[in-house]
Amino acid sequence: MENFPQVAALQNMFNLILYGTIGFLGPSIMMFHNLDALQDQFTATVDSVDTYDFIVVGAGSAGAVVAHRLSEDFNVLLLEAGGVPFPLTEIPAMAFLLLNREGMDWNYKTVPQKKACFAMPQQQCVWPRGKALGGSSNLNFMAYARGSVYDYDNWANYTGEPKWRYNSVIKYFKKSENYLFPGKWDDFTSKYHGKDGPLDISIPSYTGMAEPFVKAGKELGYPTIDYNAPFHTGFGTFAYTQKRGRRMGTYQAFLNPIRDRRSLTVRKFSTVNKLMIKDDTDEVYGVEYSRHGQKRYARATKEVILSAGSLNTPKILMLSGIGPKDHLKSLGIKVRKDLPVGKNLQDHVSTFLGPFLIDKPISFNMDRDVNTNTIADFVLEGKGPLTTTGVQATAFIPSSRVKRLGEEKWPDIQWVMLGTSVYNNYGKDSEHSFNVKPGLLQKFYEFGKGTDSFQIINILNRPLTRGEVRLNSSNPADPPLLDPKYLDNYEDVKVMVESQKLSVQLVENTTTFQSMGARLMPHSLPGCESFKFKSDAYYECFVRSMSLTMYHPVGTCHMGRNDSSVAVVDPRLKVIGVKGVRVIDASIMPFIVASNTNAASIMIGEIGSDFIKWDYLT
Ligand SMILES: Cc1cc2nc3c(=O)[nH]c(=O)nc-3n(C[C@H](O)[C@H](O)[C@H](O)COP(=O)(O)OP(=O)(O)OC[C@H]3O[C@@H](n4cnc5c(N)ncnc54)[C@H](O)[C@@H]3O)c2cc1C
Repeated sequence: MENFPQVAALQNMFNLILYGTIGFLGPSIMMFHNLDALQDQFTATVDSVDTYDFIVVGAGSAGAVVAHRLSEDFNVLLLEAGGVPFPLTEIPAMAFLLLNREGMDWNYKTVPQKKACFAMPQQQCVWPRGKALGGSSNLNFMAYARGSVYDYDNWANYTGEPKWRYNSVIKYFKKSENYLFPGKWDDFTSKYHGKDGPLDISIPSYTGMAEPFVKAGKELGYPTIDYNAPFHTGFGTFAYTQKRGRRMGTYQAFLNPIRDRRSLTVRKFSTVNKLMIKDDTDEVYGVEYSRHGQKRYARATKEVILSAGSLNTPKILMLSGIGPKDHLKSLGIKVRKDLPVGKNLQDHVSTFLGPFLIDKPISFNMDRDVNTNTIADFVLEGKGPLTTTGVQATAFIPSSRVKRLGEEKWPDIQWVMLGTSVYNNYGKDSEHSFNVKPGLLQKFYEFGKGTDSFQIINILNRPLTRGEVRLNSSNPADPPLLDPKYLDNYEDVKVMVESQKLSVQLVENTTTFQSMGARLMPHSLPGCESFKFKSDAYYECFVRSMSLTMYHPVGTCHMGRNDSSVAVVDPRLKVIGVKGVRVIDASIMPFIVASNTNAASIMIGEIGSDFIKWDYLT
């Protein structure tokens, strides 16, 4: 259609308003947060007898599920440090711009990394974590992926608990899901996908660069897969936690629909400091928490469930005297139980490799594709490019390391097609979202402006490196010390170098991508100019500089056998040697799943709730 001058003027004005809003994103989030907190402060009531069957700490991906399921049968108090999620989190295309913002994020940074994060000030990588009802499911990129069959069978072998086998956990994945499957709902589909759960899963109406990505994979001999059914290797379009184009986090799926349930009390802006533990029996009987500057206490007649996520659950345990004894003693904390809390930290380190420039206007470009038409599509129909967070398809590829080990059916490399172009402000926005040294990415991405492009996120899915979470001090207000020790194990570096080389081959050696003139932008990342472009040394420099978290820290309260001396919780998620407390969140994973971690965290919420119901109802 011809673009009439009035329409062009209207669009320019509209873009001005849009960028104005984005420019004021930080203050808008804070304003929303402060109003929510103020309203909460004035309407907050505390029951005279503040006693419940269960107290759940943290309303994130797992905690929201636990509160939902337990309040079907018990009286439950849910304590969440944050408030209601900021409304713009519901627009998928905003996800990247909402990273690293106060008022909805814990705004954590790692400690300086010795072998990674070179592009970040003081070599500290930023670690966003959601702080609101729904937790990190408000900030995530909405990709719904369960992982490999071998992930769960491995957990079962490690813990000796058959309930963690894939064939058992599948029931719990399905329990949450309302899978809006695009194709025919046949026997295969119903074997692996649920349709009666509260969480809508669907493929967005706009999939951008997914199709050529999956097609190029086929050219290299990889199958096209439904990666949420059992698979070995392959390429597939991403399914999202999404309802009619909008984000569906665990707040929207598990909490908002039951806000009138009388057996569930939800307290926002309530930050748990520590557990209350009986002196004589070491039994947990409640929590101490802070709400609007006041210290409060709540009691649980049955159990306290910690669902504060992989960084704050270990923090609460350690502040309560449950953790490595020497560390606790060094901070003057009375030791209740010596356990390896905070150890075994694992994360998926990644690189956003690219931009790959293309000669066709087919990838999502903020400057071009956010306009009155696409906003109307989104608002009125839940369709169009605003329904994408940018991550559009994925691939699971074995490295030569796992092939050598005979584990090629349990891939250790994941690729994600990030089908977004370098728009005008992309360098600056990326520096903010990833906490990169000022100017570095603005200089790098300058070369990619004006051309359509995409990136391939390279993810180290089965890292060998292990890090740890420690306390900074005995003051609950202090953030924890987060040390992933990224790329400490050189095997991890080798896999990442191989992954990046393979992903460039996928683009430059397949006719699908060749037909659109796709090529890696021929400019080196600032800081890596001394290495030959596209050499192994260059890719090593790239990953050690732009070592980006895939936002998947797990494992800090990992489960093991009942008699384990290295685990924190037993296979039914009870803290070993302490009565009255369980951990139900991503921190219990003994080994990180070889995929994104949100689906697994929700499933942990489901199975953990069932463990509790078996104990108290049967
Ligand atoms: C930016 C980002 C992008 C991601 N993208 C994806 C993706 O596309 N796909 C995917 O599968 N996974 C993704 N993830 C990861 C996924 O969202 C997490 O693995 C998952 O949400 C973890 O769930 P959780 O319940 O363990 O913790 P969380 O969801 O983080 O929940 C913890 C909750 O506890 C609260 N809390 C913490 N401390 C306290 C305290 N002391 N007192 C009271 N409350 C407390 C927090 O505020 C939070 O609400 C992403 C994560 C982020 C941050």
